[in-house]
Amino acid sequence: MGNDQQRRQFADGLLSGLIDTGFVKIINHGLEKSTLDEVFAWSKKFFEQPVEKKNEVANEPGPKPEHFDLGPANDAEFPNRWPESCELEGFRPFMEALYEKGNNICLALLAALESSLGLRPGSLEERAIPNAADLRLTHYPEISIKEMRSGRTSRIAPHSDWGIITLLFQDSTGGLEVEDRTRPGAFFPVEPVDTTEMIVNAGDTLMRWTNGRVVAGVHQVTIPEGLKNRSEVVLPERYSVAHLFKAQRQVSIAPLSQFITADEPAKYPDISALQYHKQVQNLLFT
Ligand SMILES: O=C(O)CCC(=O)C(=O)O
Ligand SMILES: [Fe+2]
Repeated sequence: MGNDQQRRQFADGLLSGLIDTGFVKIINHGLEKSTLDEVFAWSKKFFEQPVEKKNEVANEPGPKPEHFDLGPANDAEFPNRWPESCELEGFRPFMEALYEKGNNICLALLAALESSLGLRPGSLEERAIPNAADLRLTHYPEISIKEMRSGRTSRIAPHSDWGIITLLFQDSTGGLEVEDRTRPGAFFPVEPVDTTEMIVNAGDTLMRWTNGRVVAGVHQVTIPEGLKNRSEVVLPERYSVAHLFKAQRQVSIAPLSQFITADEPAKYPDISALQYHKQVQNLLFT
């Protein structure tokens, strides 16, 4: 990871990117192109299975996005579920290895954030491991532009992620957009220049820990830029891979003492990561 000066530059660039826009793109992240090609190939293979097979482990298919989520391998509370079909032999070891690689990248990014935020080394990491991430494969089935415009179905409505940071890889379809902080409510596209590009975004937990110094990046998935002026087109299917890196369930996501001052008292309550996840889930599903 370079010499001290390069590490400092990287850490400062990461923090200022997250503060300015909520997002950064990283190209030399350590995941090989072949690994990324392979995860997209596995995802396609997984979602192309017949509905009954997918239903064993994924949520309902339809025009809405379908997910496959992978948590920690040794999680007794929410154990991972694996497809049984022989065509997917090799899926599990590949995904488990990718999960570990995603965690390692996130830990390196947390170390950089500890340094640029002036926090004690390890102080973010110890709040995140073990039980810290969901590796999520998402398939957005093809959908007519009319259906998208009707508002009955969206790909993903504007939201911020709940965890600390998210690593995101997208295929070449397009449609990912990030809120423009200079014009609230307006979004700009994050064009898929190269599928090996890694997008890092700040989540709600990082925003709360830093008492709002880093603001979570609001994003959505909608009609790809090049198709926006068409009226009859069918949007092609889309795949993405997200590594949602979260705090341990019992850890508090209250602002850390370093970010609380007389001028800036704590803006967020002292609740655990799990309580927070339940709260947002209730808001979304009730
Ligand atoms: O599919 C994408 O590009 C974004 C997915 C996403 O935002 C999420 O799963 O939270
Ligand atoms: Fe997201």
